Amino acid sequence: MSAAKAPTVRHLFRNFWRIAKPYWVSEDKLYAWGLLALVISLSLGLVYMNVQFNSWYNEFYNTLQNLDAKGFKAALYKFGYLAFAYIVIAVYAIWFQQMLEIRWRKWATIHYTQKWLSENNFYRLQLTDANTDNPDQRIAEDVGQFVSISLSLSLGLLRSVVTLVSFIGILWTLSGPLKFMLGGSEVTIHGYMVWVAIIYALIGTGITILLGRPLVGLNFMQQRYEADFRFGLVRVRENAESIALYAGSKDEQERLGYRFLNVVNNFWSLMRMNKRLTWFTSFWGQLAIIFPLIVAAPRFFAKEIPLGGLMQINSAFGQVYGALDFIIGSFSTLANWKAVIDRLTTFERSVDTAAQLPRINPQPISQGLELKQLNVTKPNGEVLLADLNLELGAGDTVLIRGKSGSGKSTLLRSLAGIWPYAQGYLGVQSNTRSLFLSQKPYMPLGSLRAALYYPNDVEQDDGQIAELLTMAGLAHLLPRLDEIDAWSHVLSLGEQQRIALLRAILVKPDFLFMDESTSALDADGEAVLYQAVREAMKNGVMISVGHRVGLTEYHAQVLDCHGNGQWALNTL
Ligand SMILES: Nc1ncnc2c1ncn2[C@@H]1O[C@H](COP(=O)(O)OP(=O)(O)OP(=O)(O)O)[C@@H](O)[C@H]1O
Repeated sequence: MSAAKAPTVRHLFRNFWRIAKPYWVSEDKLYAWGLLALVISLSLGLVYMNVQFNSWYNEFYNTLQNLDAKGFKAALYKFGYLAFAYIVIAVYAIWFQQMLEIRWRKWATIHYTQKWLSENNFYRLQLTDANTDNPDQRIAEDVGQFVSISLSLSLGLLRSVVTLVSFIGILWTLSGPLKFMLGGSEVTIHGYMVWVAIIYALIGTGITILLGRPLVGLNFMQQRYEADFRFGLVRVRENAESIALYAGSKDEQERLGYRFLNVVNNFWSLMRMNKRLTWFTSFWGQLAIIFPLIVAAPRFFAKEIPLGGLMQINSAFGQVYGALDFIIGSFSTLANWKAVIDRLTTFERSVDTAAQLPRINPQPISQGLELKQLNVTKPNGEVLLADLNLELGAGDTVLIRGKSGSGKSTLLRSLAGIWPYAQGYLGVQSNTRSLFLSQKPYMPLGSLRAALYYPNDVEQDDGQIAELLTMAGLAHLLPRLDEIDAWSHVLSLGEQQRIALLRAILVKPDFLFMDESTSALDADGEAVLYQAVREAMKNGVMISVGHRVGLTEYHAQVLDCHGNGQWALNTL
C-alpha cells in the first residue's frame, strides 16, 4: 500500500468506528457482541464443513474408481449427515447475522432520527449552507446500507481468509510438485495448483473489476435519476391543485418525461456494461469448472493421484478461487462502503454544525416576557430589527405590522428560539407554555382530533370540541373527528387556519404567537375566532403578525417594523 493511501485507509476506519461505536457500547452491547460471536462461530463452522466435504470428495470418487458399492453407499450416508449439518449452520448463520443487522439498524436509525429532530436541528440544518442533501435519504437508506455492508464485508472477509488459509494448505499438500523441462534443465514447482488458483483468481477478478468499474458510477446515477423522477411525481401530487388550476399538466408531462428519459438512457448504459461483464464472467465461471481438472489431469493419467484425489483437488481449487475472488472483489464493495461512511460523516457533521449555531436562550423571569436590545439579522448579516425592547405581562396583546420582508416572521422565529441570527436578552416567565401558529398550519398525519391538539396529548372532551367546531363554522367536520386522512389536502387553507386557532383555545398557552394565522379567513370568521382566542388568552400574552386593518381591534399595542433595523412601538 502506498504511503499516500495509508492515511486514507486509517481515516476510513476511524470514520467507520466513529459511526459504529455508539451502538457497540450502547445498552444493546451484550446482545450485539453475543450475536457477533455467534455469527463468527457459525461462519467458521461453515468453513469447517467445507473442509469435511473436501475430504469426502476423495472418499466418494475413490469408491467409484474402485467399483466399491459398499463404500459408495457409506459415502452417500456420510454426505447426508454432512449436508444436514451444513444446511442447519448455513440457515442459522444468515438468521443471526440478519438479527444483528436489524437490531443495529434499529438502534442507529433511532439514534440518527433523535439527533436530527432534537434542538430543532431539522429546521436549522436548512440554514447552514453545508450541502447536506436529503436527511431523509441519509436516515432511511444510508444507515441501513452502512450496517448491512459493514457486516457482510467484515464477516465475508473473515470467512474468506479462513477458507483461504485452510484450503491453501490442503491444495498445497494435494497438488504435489509439477516438474517440467525448461531450457534443458528440470524445473519443479511445489504446490503448483495453489499458484494456478491464485493466478486464475487474479486474472479473472482483475478483469471483472476493470470491466465492472463503470457500473459503480452508472448505478449511482441510476439511483439518482430514479429519485429525481420519484420526486417529480411527488411534487405533482403535492401541488395537484395549483397545477390543475394552471392547466399545467402538459408541462408536467414533459418535465416528467424528461426526467424519466434520464432513467431509461442510464439504464441502457447499465445494460451494455452488464452485457460486457456477463460475457466475461460467464466464460470465466464456466472455465473454472473444467480448468482445475485440466491442469491436474496429467498427474491422474500418470497414475500419481486417484480419481478421488483429482476431485478433491478440483473442490479445493474452487474454494481457494472463491475465497480469493471475494477478497479481491471486496475492493469494489469497499468503495461503496466508503461512500456510505462519507455521506453519514457529512450528515453528522452538518447536524453538529446546525446544533452549534447560536440561539437565544430564554432566561427565566418571574412574570411575562421581556426583550432587551434584541437584534435580528438575515443569515447574510443584513439587519432586520435593531435594539428592540419590549416588556409584556398577563393580558397584553401586540400586533406586529410592516411591509413584506421587514422581518416580522423572523422576529417570531427568534422568539421561538429557532432563528440563529439573533442576539440580545429574552426573558420568559418560567414554567409556561408557548404556542406558535403560522400562516400555513401544520396538519400532522392522523385523525382530526389529533390535529386539533397537536403537539399535545389528545383529550376526549367531545362536548368542548363540538362547541368549538360549531363556533368556528366547522360543525360539518364533527362526524369525521376520528377519521384518519391527509387533512392538509382535504381541508381548505381557511379551514386549516380555523383548526389551528381552535388549537390555541384548547391548549390555552401562556404565550401565543400567530403569524398571519387568519389570512385565509373571511372578515366575519376572523372576528369570531379572534374574539374567542383573545378571550382564551385573557391571562396570557398574545402576539400576532398581520396586515389587516381589522386586527387592530383585538390588540392593545402595535409594533411597526420598517426594515433595516427600524421599528416603532405604539399603544392603540
Ligand atoms: N431561511 C432564510 N434564509 C435566508 N433569508 C431568509 C430566510 N428566512 C427569511 N429570510 C429573509 O429575511 C427577510 C425577512 O423575512 P420574513 O419572513 O421575516 O419577512 P416578513 O416580514 O414576515 O414578510 P411577509 O410579510 O412577506 O411574510 C426576508 O428578506 C427573507 O428573504
